[in-house]
Amino acid sequence: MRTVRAPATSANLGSGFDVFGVALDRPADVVRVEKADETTIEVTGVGSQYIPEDPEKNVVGAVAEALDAPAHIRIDKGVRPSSGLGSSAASSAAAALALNGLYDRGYSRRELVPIAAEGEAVVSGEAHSDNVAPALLGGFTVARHGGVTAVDAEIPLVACLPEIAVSTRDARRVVPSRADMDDVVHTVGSAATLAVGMCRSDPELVGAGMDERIVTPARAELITGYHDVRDAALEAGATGVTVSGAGPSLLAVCGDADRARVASAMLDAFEDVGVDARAYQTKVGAGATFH
Ligand SMILES: Nc1ncnc2c1ncn2[C@@H]1O[C@H](COP(=O)(O)OP(=O)(O)OP(=O)(O)O)[C@@H](O)[C@H]1O
Ligand SMILES: N[C@@H](CCO)C(=O)O
Repeated sequence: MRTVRAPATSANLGSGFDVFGVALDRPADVVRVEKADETTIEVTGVGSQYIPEDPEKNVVGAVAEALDAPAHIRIDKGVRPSSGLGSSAASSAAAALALNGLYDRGYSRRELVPIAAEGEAVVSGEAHSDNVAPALLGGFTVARHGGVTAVDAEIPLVACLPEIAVSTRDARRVVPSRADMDDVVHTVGSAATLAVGMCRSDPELVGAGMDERIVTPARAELITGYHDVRDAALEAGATGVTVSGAGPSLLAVCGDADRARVASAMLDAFEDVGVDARAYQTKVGAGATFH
């Protein structure tokens, strides 16, 4: 038997669509695996009523198949599905690491990234690895077709999750297929600023580097109160705010001293537009760990 905890993650960070990701210190999924003749899945925890236990439909079924590692898999969800906090990726990454250990497959964490991404293909139609990479490796990650680069960073964050569901599949449909060169140049500048900020653990640079004008405005329309909540967080001291993953969560970057104030400003702003929400006061954290 093997048990692995894998963290929530936030992808894109505004300017790094389908490339950048960070592991969050909390919340997390816990996945336990035992050898079996065929794969069966049991799901408990946050939002488990919305998650299929059929191995053809649950992300961990695809991971078990990719590793040729049939198992009884128990998932205790800490990351709500359709949250923009890498819920499916947390399960995929935890299952990949646990099954790799259970069956002695010998893959490194980096080699497990494309295997865990097979789970993402089940829910969004594409095996994008910007959530599974930080869930496995921790820190700030840059996921490209050629591989993943990861760096540790000390950055305080607030992830604010409203009681709205946005599926990754739907949020990918609103992404424009073309962009103006001016906006592309702006995005490159932001992405470079953000990456330097992560390397320096500098919340000012990271926040400034989240600004993006191509994907984020289209997705903001799917989130009731987005602009009010963003403005409130900035006023409370956040250095940058953007859509987390495919939404509906918002991710704010700030200094340590401002984190509690930013979290409560975001909750109040959601409440003002009639949306219940919860805020995780968190930071860039570690990747999946064995228990
Ligand atoms: N083990 C799992 N954990 C979570 N969701 C799962 C799992 N297996 C299948 N799903 C399905 O995946 C969908 C949620 O995945 P989705 O990618 O939309 O959300 P997310 O992982 O929170 O978002 P994001 O990738 O934007 O951070 C739901 O329809 C859910 O039923
Ligand atoms: N990069 C992905 C993350 C969500 O899984 C997206 O924004 O659609």
